[in-house]
Amino acid sequence: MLELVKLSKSYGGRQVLGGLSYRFEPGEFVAIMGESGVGKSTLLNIIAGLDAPDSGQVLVDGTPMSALDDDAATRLRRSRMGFIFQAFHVLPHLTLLQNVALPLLLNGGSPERASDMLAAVGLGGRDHDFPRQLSGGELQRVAIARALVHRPALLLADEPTGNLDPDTADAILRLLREETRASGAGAIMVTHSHAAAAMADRILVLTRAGLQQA
Ligand SMILES: Nc1ncnc2c1ncn2[C@@H]1O[C@H](COP(=O)(O)OP(=O)(O)OP(=O)(O)O)[C@@H](O)[C@H]1O
Repeated sequence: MLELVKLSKSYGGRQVLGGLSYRFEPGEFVAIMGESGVGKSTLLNIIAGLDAPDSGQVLVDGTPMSALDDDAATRLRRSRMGFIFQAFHVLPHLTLLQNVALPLLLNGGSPERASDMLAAVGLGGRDHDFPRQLSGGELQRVAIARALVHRPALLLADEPTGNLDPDTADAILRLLREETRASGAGAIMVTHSHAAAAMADRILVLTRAGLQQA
């Protein structure tokens, strides 16, 4: 469902992505690794629509995102994608349940699955807590529940287990795998963790030359 065509991006005259093209297979779980500063988060942000390329296209289901107006692009991302980004903060004035239910409500669905997802990330019984009552790792798990709750076709994750201890990280990675497999979803996970990357179907390394199979 996702194809990148000749993406280029520079910051202040310094090229980060130089004509990168790649076609992701539907339903595939891909890990992207690579040196610090090479442009992994930039690439993920462009796919997510949080940043715009200088040139090139992101095609979702064959449609160039740049051909959609803002509302249509937002609707498509909201319904088809799930995000686990450090910067995507959990909303402080909503309970955990309300936070996780948000993608369901925004897509016009019923919020029933939200409580199950909180339990699945190990936060059962804490539906009515507020984010300020949680540790960093627990907040990360709320973000993970929220990213999966509406069964997105594509999950985008930037260091999803960065704040978690090894056992919790392992459990969360298994959950990401199970959830994406059950719904036939694809996933793109940026990570420095070899343990996390090992559970992907494919490991790609981002270099100046583009995305290459590890
Ligand atoms: N908004 C921005 N303004 C200016 N430069 C930026 C911006 N975002 C990223 N960069 C630069 O682009 C380069 C790539 O950054 P990016 O965060 O994509 O790398 P990364 O591969 O994800 O790194 P890491 O593994 O350290 O997280 C870096 O040199 C960074 O300083």
